[in-house]
Amino acid sequence: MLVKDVMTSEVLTVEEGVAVAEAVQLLRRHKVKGVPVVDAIGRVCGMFTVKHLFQVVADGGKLARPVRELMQREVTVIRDDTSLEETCGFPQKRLPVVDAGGNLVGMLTKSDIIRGFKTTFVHARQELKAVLEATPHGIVAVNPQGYITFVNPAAEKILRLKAERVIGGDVSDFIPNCAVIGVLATGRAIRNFKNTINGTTYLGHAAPVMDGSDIIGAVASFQPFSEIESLADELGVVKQLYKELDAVISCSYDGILVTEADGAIRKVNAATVKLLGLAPSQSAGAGEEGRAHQLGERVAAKVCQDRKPCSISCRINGRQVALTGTPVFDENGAVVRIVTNVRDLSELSALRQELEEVNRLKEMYFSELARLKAEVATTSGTYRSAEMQRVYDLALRVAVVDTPVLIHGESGVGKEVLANYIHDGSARRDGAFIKINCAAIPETLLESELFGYAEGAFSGARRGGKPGVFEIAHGGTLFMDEIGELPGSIQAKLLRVLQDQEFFKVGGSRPVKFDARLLFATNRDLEAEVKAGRFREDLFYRINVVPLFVPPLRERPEDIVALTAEFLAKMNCKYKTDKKLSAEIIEAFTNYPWPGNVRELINVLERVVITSRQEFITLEDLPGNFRQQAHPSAVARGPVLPLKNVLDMVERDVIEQSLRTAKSLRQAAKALGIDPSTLLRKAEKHKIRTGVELPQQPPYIFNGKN
Ligand SMILES: Nc1ncnc2c1ncn2[C@@H]1O[C@H](COP(=O)(O)OP(=O)(O)OP(=O)(O)O)[C@@H](O)[C@H]1O
Repeated sequence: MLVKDVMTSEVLTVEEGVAVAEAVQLLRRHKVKGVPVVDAIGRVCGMFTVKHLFQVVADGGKLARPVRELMQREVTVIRDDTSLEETCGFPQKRLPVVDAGGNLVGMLTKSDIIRGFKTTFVHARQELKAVLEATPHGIVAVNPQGYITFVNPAAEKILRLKAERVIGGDVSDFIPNCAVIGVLATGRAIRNFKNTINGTTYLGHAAPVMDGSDIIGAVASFQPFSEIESLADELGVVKQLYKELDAVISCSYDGILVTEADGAIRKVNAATVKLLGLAPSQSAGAGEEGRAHQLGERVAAKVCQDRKPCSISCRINGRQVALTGTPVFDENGAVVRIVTNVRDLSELSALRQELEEVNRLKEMYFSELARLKAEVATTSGTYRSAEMQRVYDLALRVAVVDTPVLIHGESGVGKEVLANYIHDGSARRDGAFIKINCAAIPETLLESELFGYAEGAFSGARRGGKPGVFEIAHGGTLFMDEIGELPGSIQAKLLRVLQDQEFFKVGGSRPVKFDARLLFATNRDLEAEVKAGRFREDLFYRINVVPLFVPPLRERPEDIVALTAEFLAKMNCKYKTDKKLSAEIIEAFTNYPWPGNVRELINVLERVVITSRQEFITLEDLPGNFRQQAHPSAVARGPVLPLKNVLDMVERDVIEQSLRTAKSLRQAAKALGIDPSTLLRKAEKHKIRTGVELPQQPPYIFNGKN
């Protein structure tokens, strides 16, 4: 409260030139004991009080004298904007009050001050009452003896008693172990104590009420502990979230800029600082001048106007940058924050270019790889079937890893060809490829064939000894064919060699290190051999690191055709002939089960090329049993089937046969005694190709060149 709020604004004054008599009249008329004296321009220049009247009387009652001669010249004035508290220091009973310009605006008397303080006190009391009633905390006040002098409504609830019932009572009767007793004893506040009242735990604070150095009471406040706990929990969660958010923002590769609605910066991450080339000072604090601030303002203005995410793009430090601001609304729908994502488009486009380049290189490598694969495939083996493609793909992949490979497959399928292919595709391609057929060597010689022998190992041994295939294959590949035939004693030795990577020559005493890639092949079911106890299980697992299976020729008819073409060409070249195969032969070849696989196919071809008299090799040129097996009826080929299926198969065979032999579709239909349209329908049902693609006479001729 200020002086101007309590002063008396109507001021009586006398001018310094008026007669004392007139001034006395004024005092009498208004029943006041003194008035300020003002000069010609209205400024306070003195005080005239009844005290000065006594002086006039003592001087002989010269009432005509001007006030100026008698008045008290030292006058204390007070500014109207002085606080009421400050007036307490003035000893005067009344003070003229002036404004900032020094003009007299009122008088302040002791009773004005008392009135002012009374009003202040009443207001403060009312406010305190309202606060105490509104607070959810229980408040209890005690006098120095510990008797309760006040409880607020929240404390009434905690105590479950009305104020009238507790006021005047000993606080310890209502609140056991209440800290206020300690506060009264020491005069020191106690914070964060726990009190259990009516079965509920409260967190309390107690403070003394002091009058100078005297303790005139104490006040305690109580708050349910569970509330504090849940608040602490919530605070913990919020802190954790904040930490996480902070980490996300800091780690973001994109720049992130958080601003107020007016663009003032709240937060920027390191990526933004780097991207915008800001000095660290520009990155911190709200209201910063600088680039980030300007950008923040630009984005903020647009986002606030559109009230939805907006993007702007600009060039900064020679980089093209896109800024996308997203508004954050408060519960009233006002934009309170804008989160702006700052993305370096130049880097993106550089990355895109790099990616395109990598893709281009990838394409180039792929096509080069395909070309090399095709090259290796043609040098290492002929195949067209998807099955063999898979086998060769896998072989190419394992070729580069120096791991043992076990190739399974029937005799003559091309296991050795595949082993060669692996060797050619490996880093050891410049080393030797050594093959040993474990079945072809007598058991007594096998050990020395594999590991060699030392000089004088046995009678008749060569001078200087003899190296075994393990030594000869050093730096290259050792292909152990028919591994399933390896005798048990040698199996044990081989296992040791594989484990130790070294071997002893027969009769030798020094171990010899070996460094060869090992490939194994078998036409036996090695797992069954292990089960039957004929092959060591531990050795099986050692050699079966990567198993490859070469399917039998009868399961890949595409390869039969391709191999036939290739070997016919080779035979023609070898025997200087120009033999051709009829379509029937191809048909017969694809139907034949080829128990001897590719090896048998080569033999049969060579035989017919040599033995056939005509240029066109026909079915008649094939051995009788071959013809028999190669062209069985569809029904005879399989197990007993439902009649409908058998009829279907017969129908299919007959239609195929008629289409193959007839010159035209019409002729075929005539031969079958059905309409051409019926024939077409049936051919379609059996997925038999007809029409222009049908072979004309002479049917498919193979001479290895087409
Ligand atoms: N895909 C192929 N392309 C060309 N010739 C092949 C192919 N597969 C096998 N051959 C030929 O077939 C014959 C038998 O092949 P290979 O010796 O590799 O078979 P294998 O499975 O090792 O037989 P075995 O188990 O009897 O040793 C060889 O003359 C080989 O050149």
